[in-house]
Formats: sequence, structure tokens, C-alpha cells
Amino acid sequence: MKLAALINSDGTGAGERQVTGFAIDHRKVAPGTVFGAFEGARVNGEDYIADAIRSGAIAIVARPGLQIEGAAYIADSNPREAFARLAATFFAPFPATSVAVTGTNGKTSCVEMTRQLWRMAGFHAASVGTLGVTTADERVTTGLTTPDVVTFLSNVAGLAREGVTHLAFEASSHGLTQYRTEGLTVAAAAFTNLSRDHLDYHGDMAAYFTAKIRLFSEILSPEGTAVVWADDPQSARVIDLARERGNRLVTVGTQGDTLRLVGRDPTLLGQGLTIEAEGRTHTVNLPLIGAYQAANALVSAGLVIATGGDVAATIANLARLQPVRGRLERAAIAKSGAPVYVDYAHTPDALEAAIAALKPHAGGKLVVVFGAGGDRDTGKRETMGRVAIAEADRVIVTDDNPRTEDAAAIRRDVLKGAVGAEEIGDRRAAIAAAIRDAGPEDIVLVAGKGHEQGQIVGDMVLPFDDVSVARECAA
Ligand SMILES: CC(=O)N[C@H]1[C@@H](OP(=O)(O)OP(=O)(O)OC[C@H]2O[C@@H](n3ccc(=O)[nH]c3=O)[C@H](O)[C@@H]2O)O[C@H](CO)[C@@H](O)[C@@H]1O[C@H](C)C(=O)N[C@@H](C)C(=O)N[C@H](CCC(=O)O)C(=O)O
Ligand SMILES: Nc1ncnc2c1ncn2[C@@H]1O[C@H](COP(=O)(O)OP(=O)(O)OP(=O)(O)O)[C@@H](O)[C@H]1O
Ligand SMILES: N[C@H](CCC[C@H](N)C(=O)O)C(=O)O
Ligand SMILES: [Mg+2]
Repeated sequence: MKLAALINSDGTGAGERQVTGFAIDHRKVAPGTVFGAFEGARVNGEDYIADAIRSGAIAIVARPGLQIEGAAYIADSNPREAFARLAATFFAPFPATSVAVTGTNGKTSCVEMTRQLWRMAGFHAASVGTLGVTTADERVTTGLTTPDVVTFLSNVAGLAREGVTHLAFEASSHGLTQYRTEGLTVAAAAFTNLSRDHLDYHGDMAAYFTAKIRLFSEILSPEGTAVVWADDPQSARVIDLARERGNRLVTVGTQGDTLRLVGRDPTLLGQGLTIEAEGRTHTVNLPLIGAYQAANALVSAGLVIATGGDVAATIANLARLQPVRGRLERAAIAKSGAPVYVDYAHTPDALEAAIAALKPHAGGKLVVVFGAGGDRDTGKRETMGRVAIAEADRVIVTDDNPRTEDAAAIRRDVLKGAVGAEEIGDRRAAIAAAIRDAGPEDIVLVAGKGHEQGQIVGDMVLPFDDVSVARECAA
């Protein structure tokens, strides 16, 4: 593609040059690249413009007012958005039906369940999120929940080339703020819930909510559908916005209109759901435990219905959902018979939801092993501690990805809320102690890392998998 196909010719002849790719990191620039130079949280990408041009960049997308020589200058007051728009033109086409999920908790679960439901309906579907890029055949991790815009758009275009027609992706608040997922037509957008997380980056809850809501105010197609978990205190704001914009609405939950949850009856390994839809009552056995998994299943069904799925068939397909990796995953059975679950709860609300899911199944004690990640919102630590002490019967505070922080200091923050909890810094030792002491009627919950395969200490990633460690400790 010639540069002139992306921008109006600037009279220098630059428009005749061939565009070979897009980059937002100057180290990834090759001859023919369009380079996006953005001010970041850590460094200023504008400082690398000269290096990018030396490496062959033919155009620079940046804010107005810079001196740029040797490449076309595409100046825009919102350079991230302008860059994403151009990159989308370059990488298109994308899967014909794309939907996005935002919210503090449940994004990964929803994109994964939506992908599964589409597949059951016979579509070639994929999901992109914390677990990576997933199709029916394989899963490739990208390292971030919402990858950077170039990785995202090039991967999604690759999926379309492989024949994927249906895509569900996670829109994290960082991703939304940094315009990582612009440029494709979003047919439906879902909101799961809002609670505390990531205030290190966003500052306060209002800014965090504003970041998330951009999915509905700017990214969702004007002809698209907003799918809303109606039971969250913030849902009304999303519903109001969708109404103002004239988007179609699908609301789900006990307060929902499209899929109204009127009954939830936990069984040993799942739950019976009673759902009112289109004036009829449907019943289905969801093979997953916990109110939160029922919520995510309904949001996912809402996304499938919003993009043309049959209501009765979609509800019936919930009976065939497979568990999502690291979300209430039954990892092992202790010698005493106590089941050990691994869950990705790393916010106060998620921890509460995970404990609430398991508690009804514990005849004896509910034991929770958890910590908090370093270089992340410090304010959530004490609240997580308080939730654990209030809801569980035995609490062991341990390490979870200290990153560049002092692990003992992070545990101290958690213990401020978890008054009276035990402290075992080494995660393997903590899991071992919980499993060793668990009685036959007890349940052990190992929370915080879910599917993660490593413990991040400093700039090293030490191999660590809660599921394997639980199995080793139970053996
Ligand atoms: C805080 C944050 O989101 N940082 C991400 C973001 O940074 P930024 O735009 O602020 O970038 P910066 O590092 O200050 O650099 C500014 C610009 O200069 C460029 N640069 C930088 C250095 C250089 O040598 N050359 C160069 O060109 C960078 O590519 C960037 O465009 O852009 C970078 C490039 O894409 C990301 O790698 C980086 O993710 C870091 C590693 C990260 O840890 N992000 C986490 C917090 C994150 O994004 N998490 C969310 C949410 C998780 C969830 O709850 O699900 C996620 O979506 O994963
Ligand atoms: N609907 C929900 N309501 C409350 N808690 C939930 C809900 N869904 C998931 N959780 C909790 O959040 C954890 C993470 O779930 P999931 O990975 O689906 O969320 P996410 O939004 O993708 O998280 P991340 O922001 O890390 O990508 C789960 O393990 C569970 O503890
Ligand atoms: N996407 C989340 C994952 C947190 C997982 C938890 N194990 C931690 O390290 O805090 C984040 O980057 O904040
Ligand atoms: Mg996720």
C-alpha cells in the first residue's frame, strides 16, 4: 500500500513510498514503517523520532508542533487515535462480527465463553485477552490483556485471513485509555461490573470509569448493541449512555430485561439456571459453580444474541460450556479429600465473589491463600485482606508477583486488613500448609494468579503455576 492511500499527499512525493508496516516502538521500525510517537507513562516516544527515521520510518504520527525532517509528518491532537485509524486501514479486513467486553472482573471469562458459544453455533470464532489469542485450534499469549494496537490489529487481521468470522476481545481500561483497540467495527460491547482496581494508573474511580465507558461512548458502533450485566450499581450509567446514543440494549441479570435470571440453584458441580426471555421460561444446567460464573455466562449469551444468535438455542448451549482456565479451576484433591481450587481473583470484589462461590460447597472450613501484586494499585491490598478475613475461615497471606516491590512490605499492606491472618511468604509453602492441614469437609482456594505460569520477582519471571503446585502438594 502506498502512503498516499493513507494520507493526503503533502506535496513532497512521500505519498509514493510503500508502507510496509506500523510501529509504536522505535526498536521495531524497519524501512517503510509508519511510526507512532506518543507520550507515555514512563517515557516520551517523541524522543525516539529521529532514531525511527534513521531506521527507515517514512511517516511519523505525533501531536502537532514538532520539527520533523526526513519523513511525512501526520500531526494530530490525539495521535494515538489517528495512528490506530491509519493502522486499521492498513491491516483490514477484520472478522465480520467483532464484540468487546469491559468491566473490572469477568472480561476473560466472557470472551472465552462467547467464543465457545459461537463455536457451538457453528461459527469459526476467536477470542483475544488475558489468556492470549485463542481459536478452536490453538492459544498464543501476547503478555497483555489488551495487546498494543499494532499487535492487536495485525493479529486480528491474521485471524480473519485464517477464516475467523467471529471475534470477542477484552477491552482493558489501559487498552481503552491508550487506544489499543480502535479501528474495527464493534457490533456489540459488554459491561460486566465496576469495582476497585488499577487506581495506580487511573488515579481515582471516576477516571477509571471514564476510561471504561469509552468503549460505549466512542468505540461501539452507533448501530451496535450494548450488553449490560444489569445487577451492578454502575450499570444504569452504561444503560443511560446506550439509550442517549440510540444503541440497541440487551440487559441480563436478575434486573435484566432480555435475559432475566429468576432462579439459581447450586448443585454439586454446577447450577441450575432459570431464565425468562422472550416471554418464555427456560431452564438450563450450567456446568460451572458460583454466582459470578452464572453472571459471565449470561453476559456471553447476551453478546451472542446481540449478534444474531437464537435465544433458546444459545441458552441451551450454556449446558455445554467448558471451564475457563484458572477461574474456579478444580486443581487437585488433598489426601483428606478436600478439593483445592485455583482462581484469578486479584481485586477485593473478585476475592469476595470467589469465596462466595465456594463457601456453599464447604461442609467444613474455607481456607484461602492469597497475596497482592507489586507495582499495582496499593490501595486494594488492605481491602482484599479485610474481605478474606471477613468471608473465609482460615486466611494465609502469601506473595503474588512482587515485581520491583519488597514482598514483605506488600504482605504487610494486606495484613493491615487481614488482621489475625497467618503469613507465609513463600507461595509454595503457603499452598502446601493449606493443603496439608485441610480436613475432609474443607475447601482450599488459592487466589490471585489463576492461569499465570510465572512468579514475577524484580525483572525475572520464575516458573510457577498454582495448579501444578497444588497438585504436587496434594500428591
Ligand atoms: C502502564 C502501561 O499500560 N504501559 C504500557 C504502555 O505504556 P505507555 O504508552 O505509557 O508507554 P511508555 O513505556 O511510557 O512509552 C511511551 C512510548 O514510547 C515508546 N518507546 C519506548 C521505549 C523505547 O525505547 N522506544 C519507544 O519507542 C513506547 O512503545 C510507547 O509507545 O505501552 C507499552 C507499549 O505498548 C506497554 O508495553 C506498556 O505495558 C506495560 C508493560 C504494562 O505492564 N502494562 C499493564 C499495566 C497493562 O497494560 N495492563 C492492562 C490491564 C490488565 C487487566 O486488568 O486486564 C492490559 O491490558 O494488559
Ligand atoms: N462477573 C464477575 N463478578 C465478580 N467477580 C468476577 C466476575 N467474573 C470474574 N470474577 C472474578 O475475577 C477473576 C478474574 O476473572 P476474569 O479473568 O474473567 O476477569 P478479567 O476482567 O479478565 O480480569 P483482568 O482484568 O485481570 O483481565 C475471577 O477469577 C473471579 O475471581
Ligand atoms: N491484569 C492484571 C493482572 C493481575 C494479576 C495478579 N497476579 C497480579 O500480579 O497483581 C494486572 O496486571 O494488574
Ligand atoms: Mg482478563
